[in-house]
Amino acid sequence: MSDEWDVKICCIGAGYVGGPTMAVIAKKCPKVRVCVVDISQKQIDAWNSDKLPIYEPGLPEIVSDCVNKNLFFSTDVDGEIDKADIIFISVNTPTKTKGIGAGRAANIKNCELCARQIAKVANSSKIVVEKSTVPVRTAQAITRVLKSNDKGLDFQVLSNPEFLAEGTAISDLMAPDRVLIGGHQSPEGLAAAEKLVSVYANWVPRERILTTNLWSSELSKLVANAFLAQRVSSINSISALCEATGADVSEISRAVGMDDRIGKRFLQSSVGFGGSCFQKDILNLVYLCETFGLEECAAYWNQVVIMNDYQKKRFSQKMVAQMFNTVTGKKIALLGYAFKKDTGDVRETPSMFVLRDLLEEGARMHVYDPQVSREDMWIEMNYTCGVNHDNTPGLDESVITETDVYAACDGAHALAVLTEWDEFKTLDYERIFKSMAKPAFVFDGRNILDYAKLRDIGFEVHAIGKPDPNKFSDL
Ligand SMILES: NC(=O)C1=CN([C@@H]2O[C@H](COP(=O)(O)OP(=O)(O)OC[C@H]3O[C@@H](n4cnc5c(N)ncnc54)[C@H](O)[C@@H]3O)[C@@H](O)[C@H]2O)C=CC1
Ligand SMILES: O=C(O)[C@H]1O[C@H](OP(=O)(O)OP(=O)(O)OC[C@H]2O[C@@H](n3ccc(=O)[nH]c3=O)[C@H](O)[C@@H]2O)[C@H](O)[C@@H](O)[C@@H]1O
Repeated sequence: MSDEWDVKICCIGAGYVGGPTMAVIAKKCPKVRVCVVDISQKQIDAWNSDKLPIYEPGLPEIVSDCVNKNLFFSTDVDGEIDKADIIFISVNTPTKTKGIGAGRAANIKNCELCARQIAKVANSSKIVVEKSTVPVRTAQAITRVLKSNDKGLDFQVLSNPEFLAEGTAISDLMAPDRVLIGGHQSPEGLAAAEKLVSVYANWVPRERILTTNLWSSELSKLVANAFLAQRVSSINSISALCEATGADVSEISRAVGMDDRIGKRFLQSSVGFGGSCFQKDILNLVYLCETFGLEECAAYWNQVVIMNDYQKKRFSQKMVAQMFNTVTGKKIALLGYAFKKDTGDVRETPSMFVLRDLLEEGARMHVYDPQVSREDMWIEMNYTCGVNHDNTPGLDESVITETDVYAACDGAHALAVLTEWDEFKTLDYERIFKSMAKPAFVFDGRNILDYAKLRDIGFEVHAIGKPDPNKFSDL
């Protein structure tokens, strides 16, 4: 049976990266057998059901096309490791919460555990691919763990970081800007890299498949995320200056971005960036710089995170200030809880920080998001903010999660748009205005609404980096 396959792939980690990445490999390479394994039975059961564990446009169609043909999801980690020619490690690498480097260094314990498991259960030589985002030189540790097997097996370690963005994962994977593969520059290392190249070459043009040394590949991933996040923090710093001067941040993004050297993408000012990776990866970079005694470099990149924290805080403080310096007892509707549209992921979502701040001010919060469950909201709030609704009296009742956006806004003093879901652009704002307490405030943390129309209806509107007509009469 196994002879019918050109290559057998095992991916350890069935999360936001492992699932979609392997689904697309399976779809594009019918002669490759792909099995995604995980220690979480719940996660694997969900992949094998009609309700996938993650929301990602286009993903269900691909999974249902391939599952149980050349795509499999299993908890048989050992058995699938042993069967595979190529093993991807796609496990989570969160920021350390304790010990040396706590709050900055990435924890690669899951990657090391995978390497130990591979060394223990493999009975033939394998190519082991780091798909997880890791500190530069992690492949050295992985190689040492693998090579310490006493079975005389050869393991070639490659770095193949993933650049997909959530919400657009499928189109990113189908047509990537580039695929990056780093390997040892030995004949065996180059041959292993070529084997992985030949998998991607089933659908990615050769000129977009970049091969480098291992350390360049590992570090490029951190640098790519740091550069992207830096652009968001840069434009967000300018949004504060816009609000003080009457300039409009969208006009600035357009004017600046039309310079080809700068480029127009990632200049959308917002309540701040979220997601599981930007902050984690920059802090990882900061920690690496510090480790090598490069204090100035560390401080430079750390400022991107400081600016992001400032932007989130600035938003909630502005809400309170505009609402007569108190929100105590007031109902406030938060529209959107995911860290961006088209995902249900809430890790490090800016919405959570605004929710936390307004709860501290005594507001009654009503949260609406089309893809986020109440359970996920509390899990992330507990993990990241240390706020636990189970042991904080009154907290559970202070946050209502709504399934109807109009109910969320009914009787509210303010609504705040915190995720740029398309449906928020076309709500019946006349109806919402009528149902709200007056004056009715709108705070747009994503700059997606039609302010002229909202002001005509009667709303008081505040947005990021947008001039306030009550403050500037010369607009
Ligand atoms: N989420 C994203 O959009 C992107 C994430 N990345 C990187 O990819 C890596 C994975 O991220 P996500 O997929 O978001 O994480 P995730 O948390 O969604 O999934 C990781 C999975 O690995 C499993 N796992 C952990 N240790 C394991 C072990 N020893 N054996 C078997 N399974 C194990 C967990 O149960 C979990 O299901 C991280 O390093 C992240 O930085 C890179 C690009 C994009
Ligand atoms: O390593 C990762 O995890 C991934 O991180 C990001 O992808 P992702 O976090 O899924 O989403 P982005 O589209 O980058 O958005 C990140 C955050 O920045 C915010 N953002 C983005 C762009 C922008 O102009 N303004 C802005 O505020 C988004 O709303 C979101 O909160 C990168 O874009 C991916 O290339 C990378 O693979």
